[in-house]
Amino acid sequence: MLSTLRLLDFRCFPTLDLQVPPGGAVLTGDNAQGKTSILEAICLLVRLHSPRTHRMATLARFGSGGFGIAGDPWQSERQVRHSREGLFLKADDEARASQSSYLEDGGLIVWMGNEDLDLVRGPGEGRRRYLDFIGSQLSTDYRRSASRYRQALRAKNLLLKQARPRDAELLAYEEILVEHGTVVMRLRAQLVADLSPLAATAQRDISGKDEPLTLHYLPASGPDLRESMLQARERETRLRQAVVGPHRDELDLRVHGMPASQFASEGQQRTLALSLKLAQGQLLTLRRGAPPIYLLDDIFGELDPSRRNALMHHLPANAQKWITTTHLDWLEETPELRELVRYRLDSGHVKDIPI
Ligand SMILES: Nc1ncnc2c1ncn2[C@@H]1O[C@H](COP(=O)(O)OP(=O)(O)OP(=O)(O)O)[C@@H](O)[C@H]1O
Repeated sequence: MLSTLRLLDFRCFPTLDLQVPPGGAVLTGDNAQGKTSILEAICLLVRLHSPRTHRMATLARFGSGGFGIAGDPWQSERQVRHSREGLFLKADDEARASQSSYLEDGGLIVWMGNEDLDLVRGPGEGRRRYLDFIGSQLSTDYRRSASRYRQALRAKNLLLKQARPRDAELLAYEEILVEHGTVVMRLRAQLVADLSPLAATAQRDISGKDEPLTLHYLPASGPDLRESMLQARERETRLRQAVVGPHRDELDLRVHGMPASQFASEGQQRTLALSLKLAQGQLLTLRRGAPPIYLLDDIFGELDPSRRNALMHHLPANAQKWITTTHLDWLEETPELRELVRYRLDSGHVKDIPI
């Protein structure tokens, strides 16, 4: 958890200095006042990841040359600075040379937002990102192999775009893809097996019905990735892109044995999206023995009271929660959150609201 957060030239904030109690805070205000940007800054500080962009440069306040975020997640003083010279990372007064070394002892995050519905309805890429975000928080091997796989895939796809890709070069990249893709496949299979019962329990509790949810990992290759690549060589050359491997894996979601994207009702799909994120939080807590920080972006106002209460019941009481909302009326009906500190945001300025 975090007790202080400081921003410099981050999104709409020239500067910001927030003190937050262990329970967390509710951030309220009209649209476009900077609420989500604060959650985004926390996600970057803890995991070097923004759910909204892959390009760090877009996070710097317009007209500034870079941004800074500082805070103390889990009592470790951390700093993330980005400028034209690149990314500068520090933990406990020590510079960290790489993202990997910064993340090694980094904290844990669950991000929940309205866009989570895309996990159920959207393309497979969102479900792969969901698995990667959890896997990368739990395992250095996952993080390293997913990153090396991505780099080698980009290089192989560039080669395949050429008129006559050289076999030796293709084979060299495929060696890397096989080595790291096999690690990612093994860890994803384990991850899905661990998440499945947790998500099923959350689905049952939030819906209040017997709504059996199952998660299955569907790899986009046979068990032997090298063999699958060999078999796909002619097709890949024709299509000029890599078509087998973890970048095409699927996470199959079923309710009552039927594909959720096609057969589940909108309400069931919304519950399922919540269940996936709650399962993530539970798994992180189980594996690390301490709960993650929950960043809840504008979801409470949209939930009916029974789903809201079921969601609250599932969030660990001792976890820090950062909640954004445009209106506070629902808060009075949610006893667990009534005591949280409240801040009102107005064009990048923050005011305390008495409870
Ligand atoms: N790099 C940037 N520099 C300056 N301002 C930015 C930058 N990126 C985004 N903004 C602006 O920051 C403001 C706050 O955005 P943010 O998404 O945090 O608002 P919000 O309060 O969460 O809104 P909503 O309730 O609509 O989700 C917006 O006006 C946005 O246009």
